[in-house]
Amino acid sequence: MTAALRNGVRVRGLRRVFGDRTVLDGVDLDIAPGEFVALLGASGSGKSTLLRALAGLDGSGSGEVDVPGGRAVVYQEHRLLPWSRVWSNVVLGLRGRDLRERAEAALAEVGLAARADAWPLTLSGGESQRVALARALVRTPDLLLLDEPFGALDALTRLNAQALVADLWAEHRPAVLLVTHDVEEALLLADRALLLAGGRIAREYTVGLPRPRSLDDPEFIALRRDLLDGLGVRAVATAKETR
Ligand SMILES: Nc1ncnc2c1ncn2[C@@H]1O[C@H](COP(=O)(O)OP(=O)(O)OP(=O)(O)O)[C@@H](O)[C@H]1O
Repeated sequence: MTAALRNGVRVRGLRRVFGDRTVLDGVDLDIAPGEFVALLGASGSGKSTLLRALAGLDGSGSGEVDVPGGRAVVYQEHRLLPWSRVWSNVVLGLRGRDLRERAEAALAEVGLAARADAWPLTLSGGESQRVALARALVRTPDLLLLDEPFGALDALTRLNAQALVADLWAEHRPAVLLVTHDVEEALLLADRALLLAGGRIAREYTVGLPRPRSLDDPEFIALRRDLLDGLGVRAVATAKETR
């Protein structure tokens, strides 16, 4: 097997049916090793269903799903255990030596080294999401699955979290699938943005802009308009209205 196949994603003809509803109807998707892909689509279009299939959390679909063994998921809710200290949450389920040191190193990467001994309930929403990111990072995933990880954060915290993810991705270069409703977020972070509609990847947008990206860049603005059109949002709408 080539390194590309080992560390990337290859999905062919993925179908997933719930009752009489076909949510995924032949999804083909490739993510190269180290590539950052954003997945957009209307509510209920099947984004989370696809992400769950890649995470290995739903084996009931049909079709081919080849994903790397090393995967980590970050959800919209942090899913930290309130009765375990922050560092312990980060390495939850891991075995081996130096767990505390590994947790601290991951927490340092998200700027929370000082909170290693804190209880999750004493953290803000943004801090909790950063701990969730540290919990993913400590597993050194080849594939990082992000299911609207910033969806519940206020606008400022969200911008900071996006910048943090951009930095962490540049440093570690996992393949990433980011599910988001936020067109600007997709265009700030991703190499490609995919539109899920009708149970398939209906459109694909290559984001060839240099990083770090600027919201004011005319090419960024043009791409944003294209994506909003693809999503069926009126061209006059601002990105904010799509959230
Ligand atoms: N376990 C399940 N049982 C039955 N129906 C399900 C199940 N999981 C998802 N669905 C249905 O599949 C469809 C797609 O859901 P999914 O959560 O993947 O959409 P989504 O694009 O992520 O939506 P949103 O943007 O609102 O989060 C929805 O109609 C949902 O009700």
